[in-house]
Amino acid sequence: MTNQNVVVSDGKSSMKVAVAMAMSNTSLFSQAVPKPPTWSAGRFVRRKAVKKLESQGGPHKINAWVDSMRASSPAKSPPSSPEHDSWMVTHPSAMDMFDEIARSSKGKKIVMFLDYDGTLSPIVQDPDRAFMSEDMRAAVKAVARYFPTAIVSGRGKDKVHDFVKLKELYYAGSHGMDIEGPSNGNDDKSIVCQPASEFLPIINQVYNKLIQKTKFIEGAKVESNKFCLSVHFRCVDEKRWPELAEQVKQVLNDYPKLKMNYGRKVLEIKPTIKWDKGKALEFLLEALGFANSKDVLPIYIGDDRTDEDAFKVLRKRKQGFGILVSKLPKETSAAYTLQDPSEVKRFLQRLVEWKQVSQCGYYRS
Ligand SMILES: O=P(O)(O)OC[C@H]1O[C@H](O[C@H]2O[C@H](CO)[C@@H](O)[C@H](O)[C@H]2O)[C@H](O)[C@@H](O)[C@@H]1O
Repeated sequence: MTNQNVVVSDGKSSMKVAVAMAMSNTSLFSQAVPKPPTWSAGRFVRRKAVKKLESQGGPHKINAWVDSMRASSPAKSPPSSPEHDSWMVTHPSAMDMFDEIARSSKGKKIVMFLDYDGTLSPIVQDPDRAFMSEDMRAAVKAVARYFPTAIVSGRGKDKVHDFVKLKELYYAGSHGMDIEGPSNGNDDKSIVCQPASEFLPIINQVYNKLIQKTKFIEGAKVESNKFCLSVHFRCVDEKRWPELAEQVKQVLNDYPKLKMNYGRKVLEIKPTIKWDKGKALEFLLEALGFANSKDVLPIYIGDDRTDEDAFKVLRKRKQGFGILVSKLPKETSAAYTLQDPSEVKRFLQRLVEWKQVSQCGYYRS
């Protein structure tokens, strides 16, 4: 077991929270970065991958990977179907349920948690161009004026901060493994939590290896999210998904301390620590003084499988609401749904209008 220090401070005082994590002390740092292959080496790597698949009973496993890659990126289907209609009965629109949400917040402090990609910004082909609109930024800014607000993202914290550009928020990057509170203006961050810092060297090694291994697969993109990595296949021809899966699998075989999940046309590689967006939500509630409080109503809005960990925490706490952003029926622990980022924006705007009216009797534009 390894003890990891998480520093929590409120700007005046600071305390150290020891987070015991189930990590063994075996060496994680013994991998050498391979030499960059040449073009012909790339063809060799590809042939070798296919050969390995053919000779070692690999296709079975790789087919399972590719099936999961497909399943995690379902094709668009028309929103109106019997399946969709019955799903909307069990997971109604958060807009339709707005009055219920407002009523539930009576005497409680709303704390807002927002995922980034697919929630505040639309899904686009190039992850570096997933910008949020100015209207959305204004809506988030307005929400943060009334309620503590956190962005909880798979992205690196600094990158998501660069996209959102609001200094008054809490940011939980790397799927919650890198948390920072709003700056008090003196370059002194009020909350810091980095439970996976020990993994940084191997994450960097694996990043370099994946860059080399995937550089001959057109459209593949490896993104460093500091404490985790993303291998994007949105722009890779589906015929080459097995090859990409094989390359990633080969690299990960040497790193049992890392795990992989399927996101939206992305393979997400993370340390095997017991930390996720749900833990980040709990950490932030605790840091805000709501650990065992009944006077808090957390609202978490997200579109991804990783957001399910946070929805589950809310269900378990019997507190607040998880809101899934999806047009398609999905298995989810969220209570309510919103269709897409533009509906998320309208929900946030409505929350601000409701708060203004309930506070001063009129809406301030
Ligand atoms: O937790 P999130 O903020 O939702 O981050 C999850 C991943 O989001 C990004 O990838 C996704 O959005 C891209 C831009 O729209 C899109 O091109 C990609 O296909 C999606 O998977 C981000 O780039 C990843 O690193 C995050 O893991």
